[in-house]
Amino acid sequence: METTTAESYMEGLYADDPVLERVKEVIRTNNMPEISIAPGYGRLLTMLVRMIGSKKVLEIGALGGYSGICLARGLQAGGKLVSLELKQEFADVAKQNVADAGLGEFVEYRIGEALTHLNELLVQGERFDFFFIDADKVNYPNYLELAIQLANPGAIIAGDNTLMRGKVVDANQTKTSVQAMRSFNKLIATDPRLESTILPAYDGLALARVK
Ligand SMILES: C[S@@+](CC[C@H](N)C(=O)[O-])C[C@H]1O[C@@H](n2cnc3c(N)ncnc32)[C@H](O)[C@@H]1O
Repeated sequence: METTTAESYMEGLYADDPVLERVKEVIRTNNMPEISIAPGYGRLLTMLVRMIGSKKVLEIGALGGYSGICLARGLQAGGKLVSLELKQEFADVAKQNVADAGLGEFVEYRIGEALTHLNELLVQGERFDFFFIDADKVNYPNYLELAIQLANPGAIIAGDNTLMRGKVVDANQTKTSVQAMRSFNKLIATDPRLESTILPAYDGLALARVK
């Protein structure tokens, strides 16, 4: 028998989401990593994007499109999600899943190193209302700095996996990625350009508002 956790109890209160369940199934059948955002945080992304009236959203790390669907669901009419993904084959799956969810016209994928695209967007003068950081952990501090530079005033920056399954609180963990996440968390908490909080549920979610 599966143990009931606080998270599984909360999940049990919600009806299944057939669109997102299907995304997870497609990810499994394509042998992609099963590391989409937790359902509770997916719902939070949709709510936050909608609550601040986001028209332009930037995602770093698409995988199979699970969080992309959550973000696109909250967009204002005429809004757009730009999603950055390293792997063409993952972006292809995400694109199909987003299209199957009826959201294809609102989402654009850019393939390759996220840092390259972020710097290009900066040069192009693009600005965004909402950011979701969910890619390679070593670059989280770099992604945060570029997100702040690309942000409209009042923009929200969300970052997933801030606990790295407990590694960030374990002093014996010294890998570069863990150290980068500790730096990211510290920046979220102390950068004077931000007001913020970090939620310790699931794998940890940072939420910051650019002043
Ligand atoms: C945790 S998964 C994203 C999950 C997705 N946000 C969701 O919740 O549905 C991380 C993704 O980041 C991508 N990624 C890793 N390094 C990257 C980089 N340097 N630039 C762009 N994407 C990268 C991976 O290929 C992977 O698809």
